[in-house]
Order: sequence, then structure tokens, then C-alpha cells
Amino acid sequence: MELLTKKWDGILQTIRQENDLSNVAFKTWLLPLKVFRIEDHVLKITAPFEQAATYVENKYKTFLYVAVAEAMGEEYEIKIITEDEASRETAYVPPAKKMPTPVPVDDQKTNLNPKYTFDTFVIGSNNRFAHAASVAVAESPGKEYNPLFLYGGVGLGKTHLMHSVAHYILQKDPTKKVLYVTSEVFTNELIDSIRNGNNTSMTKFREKYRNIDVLLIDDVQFIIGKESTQEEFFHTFNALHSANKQIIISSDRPPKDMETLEARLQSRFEWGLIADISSPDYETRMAILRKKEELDGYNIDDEVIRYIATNIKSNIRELEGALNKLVALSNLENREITISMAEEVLKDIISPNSKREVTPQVILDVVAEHYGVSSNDIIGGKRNSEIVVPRQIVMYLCREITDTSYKAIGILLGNRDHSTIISGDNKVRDKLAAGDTSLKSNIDTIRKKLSSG
Ligand SMILES: Nc1ncnc2c1ncn2[C@@H]1O[C@H](COP(=O)(O)OP(=O)(O)OP(=O)(O)O)[C@@H](O)[C@H]1O
Repeated sequence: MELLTKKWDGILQTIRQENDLSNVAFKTWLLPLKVFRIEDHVLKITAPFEQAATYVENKYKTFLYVAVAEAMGEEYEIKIITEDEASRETAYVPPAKKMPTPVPVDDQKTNLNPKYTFDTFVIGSNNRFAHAASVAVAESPGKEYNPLFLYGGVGLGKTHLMHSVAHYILQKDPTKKVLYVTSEVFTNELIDSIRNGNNTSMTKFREKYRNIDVLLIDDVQFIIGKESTQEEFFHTFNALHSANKQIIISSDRPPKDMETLEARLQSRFEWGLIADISSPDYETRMAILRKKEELDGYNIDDEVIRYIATNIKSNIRELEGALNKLVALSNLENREITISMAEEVLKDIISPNSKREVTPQVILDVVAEHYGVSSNDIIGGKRNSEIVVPRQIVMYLCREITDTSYKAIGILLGNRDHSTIISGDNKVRDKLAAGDTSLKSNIDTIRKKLSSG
């Protein structure tokens, strides 16, 4: 066991060379592997979480078997288990390892942010799986997980991960055609080419989106409710997917909750791998702030960093914004950054009272945006389910979050009678009580949007 532990780094390096692995892939898959136990010629190795264990099992087990046999002069059966499984047994903890040098930043593509690379992305329990999935896709685009569907709340790192994949692929092979667009840009370009009304503009649009190796579409939820965009995207998706080209999609919710999205698109989004990013825990927030400090060359008191990480919890963009604001002010006024300066400067961001007040009108707008319908439709008389469900959710949330009377909600929603509001509110409550998980998940997402201001 001791001998193997001594040789472990060398074994991992051998496998790295045999597979021609980059720093990022090495850091993601191999470096976290730890020798756990040898028993009757069975070598147990731990991986940090289940998906990583499966990935290593499929891709590197044979390499591990051979490299261990060569290093030790005898053969061992290799078993990959998760750290959780291992924690039930007494673990052997190998000495801490030195981190490999980072991958240099690639900034050759204009529509990619050069700062958004795997190297600047902090891995935490909230994004571990999404990160590992992104690395796997970057390693072999169009092969294993197609499409890769990343989802999560506002400002949690979806765009950062997508750009990281794009940089990585281009770095490995600069001839690859990688296209990153938001779904809004896709929609606008489509509208422009339809407006031009000639075949050439449509052909150009299709050429642009179909003759590429990797398509990254950010914030796909914005195509909900836009019929011709969905139709065109469906065909783009099919053309790319059948040619084994990689598609990466991000959204604020999982495909199953994109109810008003065409069913055929929704099911395609579920073909590949779906990975979520949630809000970071305290340690990850601290690590992100420290990383930013390091990258931007700041030197800020630990107490201040802890203050920010403790108070800004759900949005990494806000977390970074708070740090930037402090640094900007300190430069401008030539003041040292102290905890009292942080309290003063960040009170607008941090104080719960400063958040946008959640009024019935705000609820109406956020629900409408979430379902890709207009607030006027919700207020109006349409009775199709695409409108009725959001309307009932507005009724329910107004009662849950604000203390608005049924009567006042009725007035907001196009002068409806208060009994209609009671009935709509009850419908949602009944469905939730009956265990409607999709409705619950949508309402949870809307609540998060409301509380993130
Ligand atoms: N794990 C992380 N490590 C380092 N920086 C991060 C991490 N996650 C997010 N960030 C930073 O937080 C900011 C917001 O991230 P990003 O724009 O990727 O969020 P998003 O999920 O795409 O948000 P939106 O839903 O608004 O599109 C970026 O500056 C990004 O670099």
C-alpha cells in the first residue's frame, strides 16, 4: 500500500501521457482519484462523486490496471468507488498533491469572453457535475453527451462554462468552427432574414448555423412562445445532431419544465446529458472571491471577503459585482478597503429591504416572462392552457407572497371577479397537494427569480 501510494503520482502521469490528456481533463478525472485500500489483490480507488466514478470506470480503468501492474510488478483488480462509499470504511489519506499548472487563456474568438475558461472556473458542490460534464464534452465534442443541457438560476456560471468548453475545443483544434450565441441573437438574426424576404438571406442564415462543429445556445428559454424560432431551431438542431456536431444549450430550467416549448424540441433536449448548477455554498463563494482577487491582483482583507461571502448568497454575478464596487471606490477615493467601508458601500446590495419589492405587478411580469407569454395575455380573456396556467400561478403567488386581497388581484387581472381568483388560487393549491412536481418546480424557479430581484 505504501509503495503504491509513493508511485501513485507517477501512475497517474503515465495514464495522462498515454491519453494525451490536457491539464483540465487531468485535473478533473485523474488527479482527484485516491488509493483507498488493497485487499486480496483488489485495489479500491476513490473518485469524488458518482458520475466521476462512472466516467473513470468507462474510460480509464484499463489504463489504471496496466499502469498499476507495471509499477507494482503484479496485477490487481481495479475497483472505482465513490468517496461516500469509502467513508463507510477507514480511509487511507494520501499526501496532498501539487496542482498542475493552469491552461493558458485562449482569446482568439471575438464572441467569447477570454476570461471564461475552465482555469478561472471554481469548482464547488453546486457545479461539480456540470463542470465535469462540460470537460467531458470539451474533450470529445459530438461524441458522448449530445446535447449537453446546462440549467440553473441567474448568474450562476452557465455562460462561463459554455465559453470554457468553446475555448478548450478551439485551443485543441483552432480549425474547429465554434459558434456561441444567445437565443435572443439567434431569434433576431432569424427575424432579419425572414424580413428580408428572399431565399438568399434564409440560405445564409442556415449556412451560418448548420455548417459548424459546435453550437452553443445560451438562455434557450427565450425561444419559448416564439413559434418560427422554435421551428428553425428544431431543424438546426436536427441538422447538427445527425452530423454528430456538438450542441450545448443553457437555460434557467430543465427541459421537463419548459412546458410551452414544442414537445419535439423538449424531448430532443433530453437526448443527451442534463446538468444543473445551483447556488454556491459559503466555501465556494469564498473560493470564487479569492480566485477573483488572485486573477485581478487585488489584496483584500479576509474579513471583508468573508463579509461579502456571508451576505451575498444566490448570485455569483452579484458576488463579483460587490467586490468590483469596493475596489472601484477604493481606487477612486484612494481609500483602504475596510469592513466598515464594505458595510457602507454594499448596503444597497446586501440589505434585504433594498431588493425590488415584490408587488402583484412584479409577480405578473415575472410569471409572464417565465412562460414566454405577455402580461396582457394573462390579463386578457384567452382560455387556452398556455395562458390559464400562468394566470392561476399569478393568483396563487399574489396570495402567497403579498397580502393583496382577492378583490385587488381581480382588478389587476383584468377586472375579474374575486370568486374567479379564489378558484384559480385553489386550483394551484390542489395540484400542489396532489404532488404535481412539474408545477412545483416551475413555481420554485419563479420564486427564485422573484427573490433574486
Ligand atoms: N464557479 C465559478 N467560478 C468563477 N466564476 C464564476 C463561477 N460561476 C460563475 N462565475 C462568474 O459569475 C458571473 C456570472 O456567471 P455567468 O454569466 O456564467 O452566469 P449565467 O448562469 O450564465 O447567468 P444568466 O442566467 O444571467 O445567463 C461571471 O462573471 C462568471 O465568471
